[in-house]
Amino acid sequence: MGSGELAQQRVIVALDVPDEESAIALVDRLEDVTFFKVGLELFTSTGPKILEMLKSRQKSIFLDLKFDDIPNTVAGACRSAARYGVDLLTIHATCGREALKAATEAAQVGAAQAGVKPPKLIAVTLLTSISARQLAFDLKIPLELPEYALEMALMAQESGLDGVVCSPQEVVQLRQSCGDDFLLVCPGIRPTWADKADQKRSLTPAQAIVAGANYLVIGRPITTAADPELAWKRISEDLSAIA
Ligand SMILES: O=C(O)c1cc(=O)[nH]c(=O)n1[C@@H]1O[C@H](COP(=O)(O)O)[C@@H](O)[C@H]1O
Repeated sequence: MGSGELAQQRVIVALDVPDEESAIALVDRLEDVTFFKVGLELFTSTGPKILEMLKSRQKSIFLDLKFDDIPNTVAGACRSAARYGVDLLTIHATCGREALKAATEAAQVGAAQAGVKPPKLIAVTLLTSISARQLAFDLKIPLELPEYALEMALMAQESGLDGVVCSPQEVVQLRQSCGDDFLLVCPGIRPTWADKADQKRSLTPAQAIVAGANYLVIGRPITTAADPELAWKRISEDLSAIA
């Protein structure tokens, strides 16, 4: 595989910026990046026009709005979001089984109504900013963290979702339990030279790919770097070394 190919196929750059102008500036600088994530900050600021900007540049889109509500409401949100024709869409597993099933069906309906390809619907198992200690002491979950993440992933799979968002540290276990066709999308990715900031359960890009992640979501190590193109290049080279 040529230099940079693995990164182009498997790395999603998180556009966590405050406005359209900053997003366009980054997308245009990072011309080798093929897949971008639009999350709560940018979508709340710009609305759907940011998706049109990315489509006009032939980019793949992960719309990360992390829906978390009652079944009727998440179903409506997924129906609406699926009409945008995005590639990936998120919901929190903690919505519960009934909401996850309703969301899955609604995403299909929304996409069919709009005549677009349905998004892959993926559930957040446990945010990568939560440590084992916080899970126990703040969230009062009486399970070991890997077990909790696995339970969330299995519920998502049984509810018909295409995959989950999980920490790279849980990928080996989830891959083993959920099989090869279940998408494992991993944020919390940190090259050795990058600041961990609020991420608690991280691995390097190469470690996450070797563990079996389908996609890596990387934001600040690239987007807040003094030279984002150089940061992307370093990550691409690290990944080429394992290809
Ligand atoms: O759903 C997500 O994408 C997500 C889930 C999760 O558990 N942890 C997590 O960091 N994310 C997102 O992944 C991105 C990580 O960004 P950086 O920490 O800057 O690399 C952010 O946009 C988060 O919103």
